[in-house]
Amino acid sequence: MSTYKYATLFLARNISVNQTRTFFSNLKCLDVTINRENGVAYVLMKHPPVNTLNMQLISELSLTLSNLEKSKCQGMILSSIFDKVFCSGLDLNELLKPKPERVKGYFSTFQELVIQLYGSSFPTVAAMTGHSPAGGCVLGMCCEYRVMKKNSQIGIPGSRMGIALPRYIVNLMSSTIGLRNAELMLTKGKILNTDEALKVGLIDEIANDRTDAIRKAEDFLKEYEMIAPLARGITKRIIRRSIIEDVKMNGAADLENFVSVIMLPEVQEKLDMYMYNLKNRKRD
Ligand SMILES: CCCCC/C=C\C/C=C\C/C=C/C(=O)SCCNC(=O)CCNC(=O)[C@H](O)C(C)(C)COP(=O)(O)OP(=O)(O)OC[C@H]1O[C@@H](n2cnc3c(N)ncnc32)[C@H](O)[C@@H]1OP(=O)(O)O
Repeated sequence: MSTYKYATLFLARNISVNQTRTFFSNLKCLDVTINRENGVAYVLMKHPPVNTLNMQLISELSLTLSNLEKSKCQGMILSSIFDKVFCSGLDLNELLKPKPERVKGYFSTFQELVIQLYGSSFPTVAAMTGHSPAGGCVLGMCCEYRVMKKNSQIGIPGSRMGIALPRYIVNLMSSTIGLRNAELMLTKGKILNTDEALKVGLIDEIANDRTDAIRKAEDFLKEYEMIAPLARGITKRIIRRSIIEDVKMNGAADLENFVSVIMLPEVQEKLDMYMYNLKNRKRD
């Protein structure tokens, strides 16, 4: 990120650049900085144009989470440097006309990232600076708290594409918004606007802009400053154990099933059409 962008991000929140340190300098798709005073890590996705989760971004997120665990960070804000998009989800090019082994490897890496983020010991907040479709929504749901910029959209359109969702995604959605709402939302492949997402509990707060989103994320983390990290972490793991155990038990079979659905000619046809429409739609 340019010095100018750092300055606007941090000065807007009264944090000087000197109070932060760059955690990794060799990442291509992420900026990771830690506030020295409170130990909060800012993990900003910066994979242009819309933070599509290609292998590189997924791998860098995974590496960063491992390192943050080791560094005993006090909390993490996952966000994006882009004002319109938090994360556009998985790379559709990986789903189109894929080789089975390649797509299996890709989804398996994503599944591991999901479990790593969901099971992290430190508190996590998603400061969603804009749209968060599918994989973007999943990243958000893995965090403990979600702030989303107004006028954004969030949801998982799998059903509309003829794709049965992996179990862990259904479970994540159910644990976030409850079984009834998850059933209605996922079976219809519904995409929600910010107000609808707040109403159903898919997000916790609405922000005016990215600075406000980061500030609200920081406020959430501040509430943990007086809570013992070990007790907090253990409690979180207990609450999250059943989904993690379920992936350990059923993740491999789930993946096989998912890949065979993705390979179906009728699903490929829909994905092809979806990609065509995405590339040729009128931009707002
Ligand atoms: C549709 C399949 C859903 C399947 C869900 C099924 C199973 C669940 C299993 C796992 C969970 C996750 C799955 C996924 O994440 S699949 C990916 C789903 N993501 C999307 O459908 C998002 C599509 N993108 C958008 O809606 C828009 O791009 C945006 C994010 C709202 C941003 O709009 P904006 O106008 O700002 O940008 P552009 O649309 O012009 O995009 C710029 C550029 O990027 C390309 N692009 C966008 N998203 C993706 C993507 N996910 N994969 C690959 N490429 C993407 C877009 O085509 C443009 O390219 P161009 O060459 O035209 O510049």
